[in-house]
Amino acid sequence: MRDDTGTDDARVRVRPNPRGSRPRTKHRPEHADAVRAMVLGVDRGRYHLITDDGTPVVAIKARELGGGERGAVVVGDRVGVVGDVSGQEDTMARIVKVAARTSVLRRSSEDSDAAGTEKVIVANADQLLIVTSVADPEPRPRMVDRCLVAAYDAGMEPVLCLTKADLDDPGPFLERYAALEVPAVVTSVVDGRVQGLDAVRDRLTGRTSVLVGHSGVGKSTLVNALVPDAGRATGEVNAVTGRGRHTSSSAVALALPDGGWAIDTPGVRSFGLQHVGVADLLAAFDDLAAVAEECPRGCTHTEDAPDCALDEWVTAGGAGAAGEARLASFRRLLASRSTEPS
Ligand SMILES: Nc1nc2c(ncn2[C@@H]2O[C@H](COP(=O)(O)OP(=O)(O)OP(=O)(O)O)[C@@H](O)[C@H]2O)c(=O)[nH]1
Ligand SMILES: [Zn+2]
Repeated sequence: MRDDTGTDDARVRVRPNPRGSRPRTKHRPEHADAVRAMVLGVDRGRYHLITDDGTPVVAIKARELGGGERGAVVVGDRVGVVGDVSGQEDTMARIVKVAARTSVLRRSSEDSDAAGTEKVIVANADQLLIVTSVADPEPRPRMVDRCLVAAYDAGMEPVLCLTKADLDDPGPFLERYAALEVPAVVTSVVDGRVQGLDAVRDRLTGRTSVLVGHSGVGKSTLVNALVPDAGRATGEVNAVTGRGRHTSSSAVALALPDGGWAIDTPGVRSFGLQHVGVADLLAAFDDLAAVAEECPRGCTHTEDAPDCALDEWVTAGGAGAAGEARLASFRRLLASRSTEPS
């Protein structure tokens, strides 16, 4: 169609439309027909989804979503897909929308990536299950502290899962987290069967939980006990990726039998915490945050911070008998942001 110049005079010329002056929506489908789905796994540009009616679909990301971290679509994301959403073999749908996230779990980049960059690994999870063995390998308190900070920063509730309680008493390690009131579940393996599973299931059912843990702590054992066909589910992703499960660092969401999701994170060894500010962590502790309003401007709330209101509050007994331990634990978490993960 020719542009209407409003005149028949052939000498009047229409200048080309300057770039971007057109209303883009006019030329872009509204995607009102997009099907809602959740991202279960991501592998080399292929997104493994499950639609709200339960159909597994493979999709690519529409270019309009943009690239880089800003346009990233991650496990747990709620998305809108168009195109072939039949789920048939060799079909490919297209992700055109990503819903606002309720939580964002980040980690430090891999060694091969640019140092210091943060990546979102999981969206919309509400719980972080920090799996640690009581022994073999020994628990790593600093790593656990860093996981706690990552959870609080992400807006997720942390839960400690102490495995291998058949090897040693989990009590002393759990004592370290008592003042923070971190919920804990304890498991063991006796005669080849995982004990303590019911408490873990109670914690996870109906929620979306990310499981993190160092190699050898028994995370796979736990996942396999919780999700009987987990091996098959992760195997399917493997069949697509051709990569071994243990060398892959991508997260995979597994449906729990009684509802909810367990998101396994093979290869996630550390969380980058450089982006976590004092206020971010403080926000997770209502009582401390309220008291800290009285702190001098710019207070770091560390032990050596002059006139930190948190000290006064504890000394005055405002936090009760456990107040001192709670403040000390909070400060330990604050400090863990800047120590090397180990
Ligand atoms: N004694 C004891 N051994 C356990 C328990 N849970 C797991 N194990 C053993 O610990 C070893 C490591 O378990 P995995 O489940 O493979 O550990 P993982 O955390 O998945 O480690 P990677 O597979 O390396 O990521 C295996 O030999 C398990 O049989 C437990 O509760 N008690
Ligand atoms: Zn302070």
